[in-house]
Amino acid sequence: MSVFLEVDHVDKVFPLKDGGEYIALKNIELKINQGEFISFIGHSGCGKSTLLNIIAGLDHASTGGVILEGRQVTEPGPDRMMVFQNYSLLPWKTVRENIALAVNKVMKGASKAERHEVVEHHIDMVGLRHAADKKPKELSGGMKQRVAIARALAIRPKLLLLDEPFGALDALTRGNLQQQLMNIAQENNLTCVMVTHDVDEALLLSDRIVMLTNGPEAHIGQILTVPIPRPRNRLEVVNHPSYYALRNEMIYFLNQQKRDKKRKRQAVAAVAKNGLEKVNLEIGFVPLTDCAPLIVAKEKGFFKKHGLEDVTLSREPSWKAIAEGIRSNRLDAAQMVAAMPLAMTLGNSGYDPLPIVTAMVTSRNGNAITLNKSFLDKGVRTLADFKQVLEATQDQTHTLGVVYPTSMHNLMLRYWLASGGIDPDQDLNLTVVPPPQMVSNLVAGNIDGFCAGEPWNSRAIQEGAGYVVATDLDIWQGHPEKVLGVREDWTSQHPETHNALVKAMLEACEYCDDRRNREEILTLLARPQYVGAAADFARPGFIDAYDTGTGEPPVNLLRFNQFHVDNANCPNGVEDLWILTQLARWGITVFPKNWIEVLERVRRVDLYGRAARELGLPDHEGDRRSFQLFDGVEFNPDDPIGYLNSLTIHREIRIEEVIIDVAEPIKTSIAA
Ligand SMILES: Nc1ncnc2c1ncn2[C@@H]1O[C@H](COP(=O)(O)OP(=O)(O)OP(=O)(O)O)[C@@H](O)[C@H]1O
Repeated sequence: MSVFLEVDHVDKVFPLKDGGEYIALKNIELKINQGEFISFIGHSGCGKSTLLNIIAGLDHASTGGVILEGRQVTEPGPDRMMVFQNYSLLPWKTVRENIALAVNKVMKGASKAERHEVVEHHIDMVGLRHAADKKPKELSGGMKQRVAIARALAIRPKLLLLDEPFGALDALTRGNLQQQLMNIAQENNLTCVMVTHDVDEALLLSDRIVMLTNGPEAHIGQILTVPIPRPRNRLEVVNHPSYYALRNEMIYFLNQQKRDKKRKRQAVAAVAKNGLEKVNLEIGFVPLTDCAPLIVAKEKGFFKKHGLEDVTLSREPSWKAIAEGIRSNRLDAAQMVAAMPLAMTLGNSGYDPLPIVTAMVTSRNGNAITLNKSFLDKGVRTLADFKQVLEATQDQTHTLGVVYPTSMHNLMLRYWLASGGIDPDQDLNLTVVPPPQMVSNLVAGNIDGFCAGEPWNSRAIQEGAGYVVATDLDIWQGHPEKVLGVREDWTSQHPETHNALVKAMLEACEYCDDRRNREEILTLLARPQYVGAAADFARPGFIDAYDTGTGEPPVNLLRFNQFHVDNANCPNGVEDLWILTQLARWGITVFPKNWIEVLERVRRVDLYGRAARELGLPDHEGDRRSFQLFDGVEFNPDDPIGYLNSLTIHREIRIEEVIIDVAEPIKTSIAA
């Protein structure tokens, strides 16, 4: 599918009367395909209408822009029609005249008869033949909105923009009109972008729902793909298996934004107590089975035991949101994908280096590569089979989802593919999809497979959409998966708090690896504020034997979710050095010439050692051993550059010294 409309890194800044400025939108990036129905949802004042107006050409972006079919939008045009909540009909003209006015203006070259035909066709299209000669004051709200839609459609726009079009209507009229709009959009392959406050309306009408965070600096928090097949019927969509999961996801997002707004209004000052610099912490996590140690630390009282009296766990929609939360100091600490602290410290995705510290690994393994069931029908059971199918279908584009560029899922999937002679950028498309969105994207056919943590692989299997072609135990047994990450300047300002946090997490990890606790932990994960209903899919590998969905008997994978045993929590320099080579291999970061300094700075075994000793746990061990992944290729930590040079499939590798300054001091209060 070709990109029809592109919102390219849009910022919108409004000047204020007092000489200041209000940054309403920040870095909005969105690509829309022809015929797609997109909804914007978010709290009042977050910037939905501003964004729609920029797309319409009624307002301008301060930075970035909008491109429609390859041409930049600079002003309003007949190719984009807007439908507003208040209908904006001329009160002294009839239904027919209101529609004719727009048609006459735009279709100047057409004959009178042609224009008449267009007007009459659209009166019929919205079922208003009986009211064609009535004026707006003689019409109901629903009828007026139908005139507005007919007027917009009559000039054959390429893009229909709708700003809360049904907001003023009663429920019954709204329902009928939604169904009508949906049918018209589908029959005419019309591209629509709609602003709405109504979650059910968004789910009924949309292919994708774009959820905006609160302003200032509102940005896209999450994009939900709605895999409900078309044509849709508004009375039947609720029966689709994903309906309530998606609805819950939207409501959760909106509630989270509401809490965030409240928090921003109150100044959040550090509360020092219990010999700690700060006991009120906001810690970010992404809903996955391996967020268990954080949930356990909170719910089983490990945070409180170590003096952290007021810990809020913030469920984040994506790893991008985690990185932003840490970068902006919104979060004190976070569960991070293992390569994130290194990549943020080196600077990636256009950001300057920001030193991040990790004192402990919170989980190892727990990922799998899931492919669409159709690959199983083609006999794909191994990497070699997958390569064969790719070679036989070179005329098709195959896309696999990864959860974040600096996640182990991306690095391991790339390693696995490249070991089999598949170039992950040239022979395939890799695309970033947040973990909770993987299964709906697989079902919708947007991706052919993905590499992610649980419960998302097992959910794809249990929904009959996919099967596991390899788990990460098949690729690198015992690899670091999630780590505890904080800003380096935060650790310097809160050394005792950080130590308490690491101790609480170490005890929680130990609790998670006592298999007698697993049923209880699953119940905790299933709470809506954590993983939610999706946790019901988490049993395989966590408690039960792992079912790959291939028809083979389930296998016992005792180390699939490893939280503590075998010295799992201690950061390991050789593993992190391998991660640095892979980040450089795929062009995600440079390879730092000063890699020893970078590793010492990020991977703080000294902080791990202090916490472990205080708990009576074994201290860290030396970690200079070389190791191998599944392909038997040796990684020698004494020669990372030689290793990089030996790799056949790679992008351009840059080897540079990276100067890492100390970060700006943290502001401990947030202005109202
Ligand atoms: N001309 C302006 N000058 C200053 N601020 C503005 C201007 N226009 C909009 N804003 C601010 O930009 C933000 C976004 O406004 P916008 O109307 O796009 O929000 P919205 O999400 O559509 O809200 P609602 O759902 O209530 O319609 C708001 O905080 C608003 O106060």
